Amino acid sequence: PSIRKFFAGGVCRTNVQLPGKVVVITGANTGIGKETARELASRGARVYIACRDVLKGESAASEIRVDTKNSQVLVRKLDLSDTKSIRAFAEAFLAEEKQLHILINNAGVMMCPYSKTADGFETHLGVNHLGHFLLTYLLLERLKVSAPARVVNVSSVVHHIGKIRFHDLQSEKRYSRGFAYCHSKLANILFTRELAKRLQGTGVTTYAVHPGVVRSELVRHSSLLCLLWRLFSPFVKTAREGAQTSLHCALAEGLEPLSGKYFSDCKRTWVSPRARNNKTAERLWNVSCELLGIRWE
Ligand SMILES: NC(=O)C1=CN([C@@H]2O[C@H](COP(=O)(O)OP(=O)(O)OC[C@H]3O[C@@H](n4cnc5c(N)ncnc54)[C@H](OP(=O)(O)O)[C@@H]3O)[C@@H](O)[C@H]2O)C=CC1
Ligand SMILES: CC1=C(/C=C/C(C)=C/C=C/C(C)=C/C=O)C(C)(C)CCC1
Repeated sequence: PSIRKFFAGGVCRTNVQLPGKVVVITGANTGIGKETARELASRGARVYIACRDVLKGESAASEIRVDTKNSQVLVRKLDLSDTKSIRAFAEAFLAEEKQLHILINNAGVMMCPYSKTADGFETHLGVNHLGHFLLTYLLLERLKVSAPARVVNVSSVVHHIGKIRFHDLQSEKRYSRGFAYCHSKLANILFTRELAKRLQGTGVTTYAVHPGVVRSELVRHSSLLCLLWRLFSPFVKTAREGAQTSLHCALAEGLEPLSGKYFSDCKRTWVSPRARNNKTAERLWNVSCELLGIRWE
């Protein structure tokens, strides 16, 4: 049990309750997102599960409603691989809710065979980075009017081996499904860094997270990782354990001075030198705006 406790990692210890607060979590029908949603619902928030498969979302939501006795767990369609779907989600949400206190950009894909999103972006870049970039842009005014508000971006320790390959962002010249994931997770951290800079003084803060190595459906495209996860299961976190750092960044008091930083096991952690490069962060921001056809000053 003590070895298990060691591998379970940090625990979010705040008692903050969330009556009247509104939360959006992407990819919360399963894995880390679902457990994050469960905990936020148990603290009384109205939680929007934003997912691409509404049936899967409804099944998670009904389980969470029963478990937490919170009927305010709602499911909305959001496919991050299609900017039309992201815009439709945001439009409907903005019409429905006057406030948004916590946005958790959690959804992700890993190691998919080469494919492109509806808008022609390489899938890891398109879903993990650009999709969340656009979603945040579309919801930002609502976060600002609800301040203090937070944006949590779920990244990964594998950002350490990621690179932003500006000369081949869509991996058309060279594609490695493992590295494509790492690049997109580095993009999550650079986005968080630049967003924090631009949000100074607004009352909206943002954090990047490594959840740990967690048992979930993320490894679905790699039979090797599926096997490794099973073999080493005592050392792999449960989804509930994996949700702790996202919860810490969404809830812990006094975190505002650390906006833009990266957390693991509920503590601030060092990022790779590439993830600290302000020029890369700014360039990625500008290129992302160009690709998405938005103006975000
Ligand atoms: N598990 C781990 O060890 C680690 C995970 N992470 C990160 O944690 C986050 C959560 O992953 P985890 O819970 O492990 O993985 P899961 O695969 O269990 O969950 C990922 C979620 O993202 C959703 N998703 C995938 N593509 C899209 C899309 N196009 N539009 C909307 N939603 C989508 C999935 O939906 P659906 O169910 O329909 O496929 C699912 O709900 C990810 O960002 C991942 O990169 C980081 C480090 C380690
Ligand atoms: C070496 C090793 C492991 C493998 C770790 C790996 C392969 C981590 C991959 C992390 C990922 C995919 C992060 C996603 O963002 C285990 C199984 C923990 C058990 C202990 C030894």
